Amino acid sequence: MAYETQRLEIKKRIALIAHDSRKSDMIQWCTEHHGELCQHVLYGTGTTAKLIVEATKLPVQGLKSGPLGGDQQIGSKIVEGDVDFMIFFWDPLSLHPHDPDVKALLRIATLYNIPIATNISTADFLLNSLYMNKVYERKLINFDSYLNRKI
Ligand SMILES: O=C(CO)COP(=O)(O)O
Repeated sequence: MAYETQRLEIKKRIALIAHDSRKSDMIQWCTEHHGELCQHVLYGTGTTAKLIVEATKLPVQGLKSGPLGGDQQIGSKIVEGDVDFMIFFWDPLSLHPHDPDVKALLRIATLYNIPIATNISTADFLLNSLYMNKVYERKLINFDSYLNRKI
């Protein structure tokens, strides 16, 4: 596979998403890391964003609610190169009507080499990474070489 790179600036663009049973974890995590998070650009699915804004006053730009297409909107932002990190506290104990969207988001984030935290400890490690406050060259699949592959 051929690769190219995408330059991530110091100010990162972070997507914040949590299923209902994980929203309290997300709010607590955002509260604890308010000082770091406020230095970055924040997006979130509708309900997650609304609850974070209410609880922390962090400027989270809310998209549609997950089951109404919010996961797909985050996926679209990833494809457009507008998301650098994803914190997605998904619920491993419940079924969701939009499970195909959840899978699609996790798939597209993996494909685009997006660092993904699905639990508090990984989110802590990401936020404390040396790369967080530096410019970072992220490897990306070279899509021209993909389009020109032999079929
Ligand atoms: O369902 C979600 C992620 O799959 C989250 O959506 P909300 O933030 O709107 O609850």
